[in-house]
Amino acid sequence: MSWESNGVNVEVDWKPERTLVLLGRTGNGKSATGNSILGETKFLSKTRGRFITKECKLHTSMIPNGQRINVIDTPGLFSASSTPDFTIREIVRCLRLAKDGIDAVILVFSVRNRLTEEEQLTLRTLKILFGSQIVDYMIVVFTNGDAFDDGDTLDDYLEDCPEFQEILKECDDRKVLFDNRRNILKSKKDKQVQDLLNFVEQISKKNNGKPFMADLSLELRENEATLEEKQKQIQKMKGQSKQEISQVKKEMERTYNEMLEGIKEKIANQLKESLNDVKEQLAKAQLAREETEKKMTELQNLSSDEIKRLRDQLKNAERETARLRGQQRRERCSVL
Ligand SMILES: Nc1nc2c(ncn2[C@@H]2O[C@H](COP(=O)(O)OP(=O)(O)OP(=O)(O)O)[C@@H](O)[C@H]2O)c(=O)[nH]1
Repeated sequence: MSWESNGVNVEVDWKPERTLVLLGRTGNGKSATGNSILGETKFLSKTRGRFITKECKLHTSMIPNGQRINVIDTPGLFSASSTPDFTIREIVRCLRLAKDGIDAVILVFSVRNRLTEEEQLTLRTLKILFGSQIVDYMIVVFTNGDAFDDGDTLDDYLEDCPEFQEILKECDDRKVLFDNRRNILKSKKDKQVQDLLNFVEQISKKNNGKPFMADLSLELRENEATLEEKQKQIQKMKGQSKQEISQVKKEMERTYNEMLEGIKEKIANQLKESLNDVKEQLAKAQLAREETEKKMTELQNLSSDEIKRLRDQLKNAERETARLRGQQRRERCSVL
């Protein structure tokens, strides 16, 4: 953006408002990452049970370049301990908070925690729930960057953790390491946030400036717009009795609740589908593990049989050598 001021052309690197959603397992550092992005402590971020994030929340900050950043923090949505009702409620809440769409979905992992099988399948779940296009908007954040020994890099860490390969490949290798401690150098704080925001801009360019909008979001948005319109009409209603107005309000609420139930049902069905898919994948992984273990045992048995065979061969050879030596000795004696 540029404008004239006192005859001077002023250029400002203006960037539009962005909405980011943080997803990940409880304790991976979503709230802390949200605070790092916003540059201030807005989300509660503590290890203790009662501070665990229980519902989706949105906070906004104006970052130094004047850009408005909205961050939506979510509770651990796809863990085995979350009930479907809880997950559905929170997905609806999140979609309502991100009413103009999502500019980036940030998958948060911690370098201190091992990637669980469930986490490995998060992408599949998200694709089933929101469509495969969601991967075009994903960035992976690894928290607890301070856990690395001096000189170790994120690439060194990832070389030892091949289980992240698939996720990173799908996200076009968009990854950033975060150190969310408050007392770190400002230059380090700024750089990690800037690296993340650069990816957000890259994503926007790649998607022609269009934020991610799940079909469910569109449905929700359309219905909320109708609701707002109806509310305005009710406010303008004149000449009708209180009873009539209350009747119209009730009717409107009923229609809206029906719509919400419809959306929840759709999410429930997709969630069921993704749960079945996750179960199937986990069962396949278990089967593959069992087969590998069986093969390893077979190999071990095979090699111990092989060792026994070689030992027997060796013993036979030793016996044969002793027999030949004896024979030679006897022959020498008979010659003498
Ligand atoms: N040393 C260090 N600690 C971190 C970092 N990021 C997060 N933590 C700590 O990890 C703990 C969990 O972080 P949260 O931000 O609450 O994690 P969360 O994913 O939001 O967890 P829920 O709220 O339960 O969903 C907190 O004690 C944070 O202070 C980091 O980069 N370095």
